[in-house]
Amino acid sequence: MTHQGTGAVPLVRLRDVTKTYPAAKGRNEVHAVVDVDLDIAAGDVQAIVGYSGAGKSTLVRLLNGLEPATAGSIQVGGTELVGLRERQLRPIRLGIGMIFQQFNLFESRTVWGNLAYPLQIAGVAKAEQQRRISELLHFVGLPDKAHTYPRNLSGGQKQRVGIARALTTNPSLLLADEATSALDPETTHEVLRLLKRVNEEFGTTIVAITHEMEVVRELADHVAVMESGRIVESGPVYDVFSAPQQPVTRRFVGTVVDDEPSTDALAALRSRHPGRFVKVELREGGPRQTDIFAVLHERGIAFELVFGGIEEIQGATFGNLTLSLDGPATSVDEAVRELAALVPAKEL
Ligand SMILES: Nc1ncnc2c1ncn2[C@@H]1O[C@H](COP(=O)(O)OP(=O)(O)OP(=O)(O)O)[C@@H](O)[C@H]1O
Repeated sequence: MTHQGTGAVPLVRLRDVTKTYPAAKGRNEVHAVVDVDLDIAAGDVQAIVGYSGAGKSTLVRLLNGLEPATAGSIQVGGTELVGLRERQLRPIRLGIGMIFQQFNLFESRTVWGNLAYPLQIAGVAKAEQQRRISELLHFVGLPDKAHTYPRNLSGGQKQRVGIARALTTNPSLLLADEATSALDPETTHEVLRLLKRVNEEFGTTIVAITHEMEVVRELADHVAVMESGRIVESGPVYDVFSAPQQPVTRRFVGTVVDDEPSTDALAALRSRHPGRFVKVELREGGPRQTDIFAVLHERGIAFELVFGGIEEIQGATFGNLTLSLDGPATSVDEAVRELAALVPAKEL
């Protein structure tokens, strides 16, 4: 199964990628990444979600050549990484930026020193270093922090420095490994906005590893869900959020989008609402709320929204609405049938 991004030539192309760690004493070998196929188009933001141990970080280390794959093909910008020696990987890594959950800044260097480091390694002339660092500090909104040490910065400011440092060498690919997981929601939002600007203004392709669906919703174009080393589901964020297929995907999506009330929630709702409960699904381009309400109105059925609502993702809307319907039994029966002919609908 190939997980296709948008656009013709993918910047990242993974085929049958497998990483197996050899057995430690008294233990089995670990299948950290298993048969992964994934295409990521240039300019795309690809999220990779999964619970702890799913293989996300291993996949990132394979992508920047920090670890060799056991089998398969990993192409970045048309270059095959599998089989390359360390010396051959080095110039490729210059085109790949990386940001981390714990920021990984040099504590003994100022902000300026942190940004200068990759430029020094790359042998960039002093004047060009200064121009680039100043430009990036302005871009991330920290021009006045050049001479500050990391210990005197907030978490959000540290990650801004991390992002600026990752951008110094103009990477075409930015890998973000749980980049906002150590931040509070407000700061997370600011850092995600900054990453979105990086993507939009520089055209940088971003691969964001996360276990937070809020990050996927705010930042990503495409999402791949990993479980036990495999990609079990992937696609455009709207498609995956509006119609999750796998149980693990439904659990992740359920953390940010209401689908239908749980058994307990349903019991509580029934104790407060005497009507019959119907769940209807609305999708972009399909019948709208007004069409649903018109059916109920025509049959003289009183209704109330008791669970769920309308979501907007990537500029498109969808909704999972649970309605309580009050009216004569035959009218409600007919209305439910008519609704089910219009949209996915079921009585709960
Ligand atoms: N260097 C290693 N040696 C042996 N096993 C490893 C190594 N690195 C990772 N693993 C194992 O590979 C599997 C995948 O780990 P990985 O860190 O990629 O998952 P993850 O989805 O990133 O989870 P987390 O968010 O907790 O880091 C786990 O079972 C882990 O214990």
